[in-house]
Amino acid sequence: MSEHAQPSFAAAVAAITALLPERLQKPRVGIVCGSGLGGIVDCIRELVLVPYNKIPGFSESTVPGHKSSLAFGLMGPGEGVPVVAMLGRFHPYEGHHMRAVVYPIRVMAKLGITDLIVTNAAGGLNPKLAVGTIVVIHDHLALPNISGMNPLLGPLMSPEHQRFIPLSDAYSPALRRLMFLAAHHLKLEPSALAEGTYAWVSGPTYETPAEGRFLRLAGADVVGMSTVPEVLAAREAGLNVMALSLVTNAVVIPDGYRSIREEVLAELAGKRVELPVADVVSHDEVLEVGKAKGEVMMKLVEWVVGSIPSGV
Ligand SMILES: O=P(O)(O)O[C@@H]1C[C@H](O)[C@@H](CO)O1
Ligand code: HPA
Repeated sequence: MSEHAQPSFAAAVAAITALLPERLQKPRVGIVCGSGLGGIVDCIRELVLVPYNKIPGFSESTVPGHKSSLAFGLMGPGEGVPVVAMLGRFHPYEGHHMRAVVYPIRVMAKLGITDLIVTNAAGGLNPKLAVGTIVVIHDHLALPNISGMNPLLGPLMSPEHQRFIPLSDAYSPALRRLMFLAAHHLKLEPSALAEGTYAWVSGPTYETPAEGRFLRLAGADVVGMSTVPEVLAAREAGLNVMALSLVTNAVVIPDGYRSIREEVLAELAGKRVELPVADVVSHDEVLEVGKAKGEVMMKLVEWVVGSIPSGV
């Protein structure tokens, strides 16, 4: 999608609904699956996959761990709630224009979803968050937004859309509450589910130790390369939003940084020193943790979807 192209939402909606049985055509809840977290399809009944290349205006995800399909079906107990899950998202670092990044959210809103659950893999900045912890995001810190790369820059979507969007309660307290009830219901250890602030960075480089410390000092608990654009587009469309991070690696090491100076001086003095060494993160590690711990996230999402009263 080019910078100024305004895709036709009607064409996208028509292409999608033509591929779905009637009972799946009006999903109530949208889900965005983060890196390695596409296993959510296992919780969807009567599954129908709609590949992105069949939907006008959709791009293709180029990141390992992101498939390029929308998954439609039913989730939760009883008759089930009609859902649509994005198996693969678009990140600006792949070269997608910001409009392409948020386009699927706007299409899901046009399909009629009222609630959006966004998931991601993220690096831990808060040393209390062990790898594998799931963090319910209650706020975000978006340096790109503050410095002129806000995903909502540009002409208003339509005269009905709000120009100035408050973000003080962007992450629905009602949905966050449901998530902690889900953890209780599923008998998770209290430490398995935390809450915190997500820092959005553009990537694709991971943070330097100094950047990690900076974001931590600024108040962030986790850091990642997605989610915020989707949340903004969802709030613009009036959706209730919840976002979850799976901590896949530690960014900030608690004891500071490895000092070569101290090491050399100690060595010359005939002493042995064991200084902390920063974790060298890789996308493979991110996917591995997603695979190992993603199932808990899926179960939580499934419980919440089944428990959202219409119009929370
Ligand atoms: O799509 P998400 O935010 O889950 O993916 C994270 C951020 C980068 O895309 C990638 C880095 O490993 O994982
Ligand atoms: N930094 C940014 N994004 C990430 C990380 C990280 O350490 N881990 C997973 N996504």
